[in-house]
Amino acid sequence: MFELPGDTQVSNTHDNVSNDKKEVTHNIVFVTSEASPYSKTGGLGDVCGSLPIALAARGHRVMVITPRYLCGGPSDRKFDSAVDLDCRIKVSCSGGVQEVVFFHEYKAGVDWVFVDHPSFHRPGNPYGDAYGAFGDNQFRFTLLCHAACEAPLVLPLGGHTYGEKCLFLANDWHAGLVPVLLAAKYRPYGVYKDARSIAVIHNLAHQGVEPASTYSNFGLSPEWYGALGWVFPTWARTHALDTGEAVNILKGAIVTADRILTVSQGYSWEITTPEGGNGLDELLSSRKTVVNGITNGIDVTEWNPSVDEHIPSHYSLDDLSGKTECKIALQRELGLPIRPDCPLIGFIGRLDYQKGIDIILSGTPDLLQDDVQFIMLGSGEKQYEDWMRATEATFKDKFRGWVGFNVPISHRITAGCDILLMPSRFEPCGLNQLYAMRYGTVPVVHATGGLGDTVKTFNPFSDEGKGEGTGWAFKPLTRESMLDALWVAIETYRNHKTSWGGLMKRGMERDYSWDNAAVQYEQVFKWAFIDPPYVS
Ligand SMILES: Nc1ncnc2c1ncn2[C@@H]1O[C@H](COP(=O)(O)OP(=O)(O)O[C@H]2O[C@H](CO)[C@@H](O)[C@H](O)[C@H]2O)[C@@H](O)[C@H]1O
Repeated sequence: MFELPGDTQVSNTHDNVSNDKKEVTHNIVFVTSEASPYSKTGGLGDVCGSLPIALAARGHRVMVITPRYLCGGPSDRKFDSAVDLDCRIKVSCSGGVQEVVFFHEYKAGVDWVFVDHPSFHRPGNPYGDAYGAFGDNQFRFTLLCHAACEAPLVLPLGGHTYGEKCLFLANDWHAGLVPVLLAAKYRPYGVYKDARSIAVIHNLAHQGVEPASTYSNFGLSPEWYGALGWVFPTWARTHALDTGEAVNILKGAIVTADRILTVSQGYSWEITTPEGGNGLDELLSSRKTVVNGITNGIDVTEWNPSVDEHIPSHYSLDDLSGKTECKIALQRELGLPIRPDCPLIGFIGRLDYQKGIDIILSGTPDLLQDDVQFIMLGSGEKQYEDWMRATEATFKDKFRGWVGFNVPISHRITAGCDILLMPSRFEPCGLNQLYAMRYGTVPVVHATGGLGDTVKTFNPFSDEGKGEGTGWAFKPLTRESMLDALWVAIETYRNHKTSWGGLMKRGMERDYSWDNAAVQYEQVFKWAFIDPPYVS
């Protein structure tokens, strides 16, 4: 049995599925390139690993369909308990016929279905390796989408297929072909007439764009080119003869899905503006009556400081002494001077433009003039990884840069630090600030997207002098305003202990569970089925 927030329990066998709720329930199919714990490179994996469980606990029948990645390393073991369903299907795409196989595990009330194909078996992460992104990602995720559309029709999970009246949640561009396939490949033949699809945007910066000549790889008839066809503006073209013609999978999802969801309200507005729309703002604005934002929850079982298996001491709001022990253990583990009084700042995330690493890079020398310690965990662009190594060599007593992807260390940093820094340039939702607040670690963030929605700046005077807010959300995104916010936070940590205690307490008390979000998702599902299919 798996325990969920509250007293809900979900079973690992289909037999025990009880559905005593009176509300309408749906057959939901999540299509995703990652789902934790099976695969995770970032927040998409977290969401697709926990939201399905929360929805299943509310009585829905939920399938998650994702690739069976085998990279020849220890992570392959995560798929050990998934069994071969002995169901092979043929997919016509990329000028040939491909055979894919389905594996399945029923766990925590959810059908986890893994699409198996040789292109998912290679060293590296789901998208690339040390040499960069895989050149055949369009092909690999086209296969995923075709397989995902077949799965509800052909897989007798627990004895019954999901059938045609299901609701597809197509997450990010990797799953973006699903709504297009429903409209183009199935509905003309009377299949999936009652199904609906929702395009869930976790990150608009990645759209699955390839040259227009690759359209034939999708296995779609020529008249659907318009759904995916995309023309870059003149300034974005590479040379004078470049016509800018491309195919854009996320665009295909936006113009064919029944509804569009993003992972916070702030971001759902930002994507309709030229600044935040990554070229798709006009299209998204044209569909704004069906665009909604729902703030992500978190897995409150995995991220719980009173039971976390990755941290050396447990703690809670009632007894915070374990947090200091986590700080000391982290300083010891990373070879920093052991100083529980010294403000310890952390950063966790991909080292790329989105996460504002360039701003951190320009502000760090000034920040480290102060009596603080700073720990960064991340991997990504080589120039930033090199910078982290060089900064560690220069500031031996103050800075540690852990280059790599390491979940246990991310938990220990979240628990051991006093402050978590997130100067993201844009952030659809952001999960690390939520984990931080739950662990009594005060976030200092750029006020954008979900960061602006979830972190309220500390105001010491409100609530009759008790103060309000859970951190600092600064803007604009400049080195100066980031440093100013950090300095106020550091000063508060050092000299205003009561205020700091209040900040920690308010953060730790908040409800981060998926329950709230799941109720809002259900509302959107309801709307999706009220309207007829957008493309019938
Ligand atoms: N080096 C490392 N080692 C260990 N763990 C690491 C790590 N680097 C990152 N992580 C983990 O990966 C996850 C990152 O999640 P985020 O939501 O912050 O960003 P991401 O940009 O991946 O997600 C996108 O999708 C999510 C989900 O919707 C949105 O919240 C977000 O805004 C959007 O950009 C966290 O669980 C974090 O701890």
